[in-house]
Formats: sequence, C-alpha cells, structure tokens
Amino acid sequence: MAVLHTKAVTVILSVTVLLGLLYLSQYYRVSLSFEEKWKTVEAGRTDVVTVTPWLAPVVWEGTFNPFLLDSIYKRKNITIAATVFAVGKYIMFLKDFLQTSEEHFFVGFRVDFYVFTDRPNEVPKVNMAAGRMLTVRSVPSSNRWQEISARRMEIIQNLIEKKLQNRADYIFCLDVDSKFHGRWGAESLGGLVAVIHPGYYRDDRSRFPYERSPASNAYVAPGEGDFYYCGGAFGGLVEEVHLLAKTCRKNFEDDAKRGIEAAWQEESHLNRYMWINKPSKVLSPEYLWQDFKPKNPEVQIIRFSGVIKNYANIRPN
Ligand SMILES: CC(=O)N[C@H]1[C@@H](OP(=O)(O)OP(=O)(O)OC[C@H]2O[C@@H](n3ccc(=O)[nH]c3=O)[C@H](O)[C@@H]2O)O[C@H](CO)[C@H](O)[C@@H]1O
Ligand SMILES: [Mn+2]
Repeated sequence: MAVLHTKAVTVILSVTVLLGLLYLSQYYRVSLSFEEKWKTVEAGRTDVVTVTPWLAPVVWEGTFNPFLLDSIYKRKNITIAATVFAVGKYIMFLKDFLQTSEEHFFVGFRVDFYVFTDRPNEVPKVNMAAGRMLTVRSVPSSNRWQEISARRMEIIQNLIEKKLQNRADYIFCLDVDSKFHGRWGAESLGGLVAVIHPGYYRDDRSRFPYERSPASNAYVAPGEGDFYYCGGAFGGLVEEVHLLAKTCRKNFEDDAKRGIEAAWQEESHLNRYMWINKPSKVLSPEYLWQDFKPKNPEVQIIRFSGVIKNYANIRPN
C-alpha cells in the first residue's frame, strides 16, 4: 500500500513538473506566433483599470508579455537614461538602489545612470553589466529638503539640454530612497509616462492631495484630475520629459517669486502638468510601492518600492 502510494505521488509530481516546464517554455519563447502575441492582451486583467479614458494603457502585471516587449525594443537599439538624486544623508540609499537596478531595471538594455550628489566621494562602487554606465555630477546641498526635491526639475532640464538630446532616447527620473524588487522593462516605455501613487489609487479623486490654492501654478480644481501621480518616478521620451521639466521648473519658480510653495512641491506641479498633458502611458503602483504598505490583492508584483525611513534622521530640516 505504502509503495503504491509513493508511486502515485511520484507520478503526480513528475506530471506537474513536466506541465510546468512546458508552460514556462511557451512563456519564455520570444518568437511568438501571431495568435500568441495577442493572447496576453486578450486575457488581460478585469480587476483593475487597464486603459485610461484618453486611451493610454495602464500597465499592470498580466497585461503584457515581457519577452515580446523586450524583443520589440531591442531591435530599436535604444539608450535609456535614468536620473537619481542623493543629496546629504540620502547618499546612504544609493548602493541598494544601484545594485537592485542591475537585477531588474532594463536588464539587457543600454542604461546610463546620472547620479546627482553633494558627496561625490561617497558614491558606492557597484559592478555594472556591459552597456550600463554611471556618471556622477556634483550639485549643491541645501538646508531644506523641499528645495532639494523640487530643484530636481531644473537639473533634469539642464541635463537634457546639455547632454542627453542626442545621447538617449528615453529617460526615467527616480527617487533614490527605493529599491527594485521585480522587472521594470520595455513595457514602461512611452512618450510621456507617469506612475500612479500607491497611497491614493483606491481613493476617490476628491481625496487626492493636489495643490488646491488657485494662486499656485500647480492648482487643480475640485472635480478635475485623473490619477494622483508620484513625484518619485516619471519618464518618457527625452524631448517630452524636457518639456515637462522645463514647464514644472518655470511654474515652481514663478510660484516661489510670489511666496507660494505647492502642497507637495514638484509632485504637485507634475500632477498639474499631467492633467493638462495626458500621459501616453500610465504605470500602475507596482512601479512605485512603499515598503510600509501591505500588498493589496490587485498588486501581483512589486517592481520598485520606497524603503522605510526615519525622516527626522535623514532630512536636513
Ligand atoms: C514616492 C514619491 O512619489 N515620493 C515623493 C514624495 O515624498 P518622499 O517622502 O518620497 O520624498 P523624499 O524624502 O524621498 O525626497 C524625494 C527625493 O529627493 C532627493 N532628496 C531629498 C531630500 C534630501 O535631503 N536629499 C535628497 O537627495 C532624493 O532623491 C529623494 O528620493 O514627495 C516629494 C515631494 O515633496 C517628492 O515628489 C517625492 O518624489
Ligand atoms: Mn522618496
């Protein structure tokens, strides 16, 4: 009896493993048939919104085939730039950010990281794969975190004007106090790309923390706004992000001249910009989660997530 039982278990296990392997071999095949290419999209997701009212895709796990997407963009031989700021004590986050990006962020593509810091000597040495590169640039420190965060727009604008226009196709601007945990690849590419903020995606828009004072250039009126987007991750084609950075910088500085600072600094200006200039691709909160938030069932994978930090210890004010 015991022998029979063991045999049955062995057979069931073998069949399961074989079926699993068969499934994986199908999934990992890059040269998909015409019918197969449409399968993932047709199966899609029904528990979340996957297209905006202005017909931009909202990228969730299960809405795309990663291997197909990579194969499409590989042929185009693109370069992706990524900016990250590590000013003051935030330099401590850089190592994990860079190390995990090697494992998950556009693996197999040409990626140029631009690190902006006031502590260039403390930039960690991280082994990077061929085709990936890191450039360190000095920026002044500040005694106000709001200024460090908001001045990113000006620095991104300058970087694009002085360096990137003929050197990169796409750019992503990312918070440093975060780590990659899952694939972030070609599915995220688009003209203008925004990430839905993990803290508000289940809320009614009346609760979104937009800037509510009409005196500010970042003003979003009650009843307006699509999603609440993160300041910690956005991107797109270099020329689109240039326009975004230039506009947000101007609006921010204009406000400052009149003694106004929007509720969430450049994040408020970004949200105003995205309300007027709809993103052509929207990334789900999988693309910027927060470690302190328990995972919700619709979030099948966390790709990038903010680490838990003690603000009082790391910010200058
Ligand atoms: C997840 C997310 O969307 N985060 C946004 C949010 O809060 P956060 O609490 O995530 O802001 P934060 O403290 O991470 O600051 C934003 C970023 O500025 C840089 N930094 C900041 C302070 C400092 O002393 N040194 C330094 O380098 C660093 O790259 C950091 O990641 O609101 C901020 C604006 O108020 C920004 O829009 C952030 O992107
Ligand atoms: Mn952050």
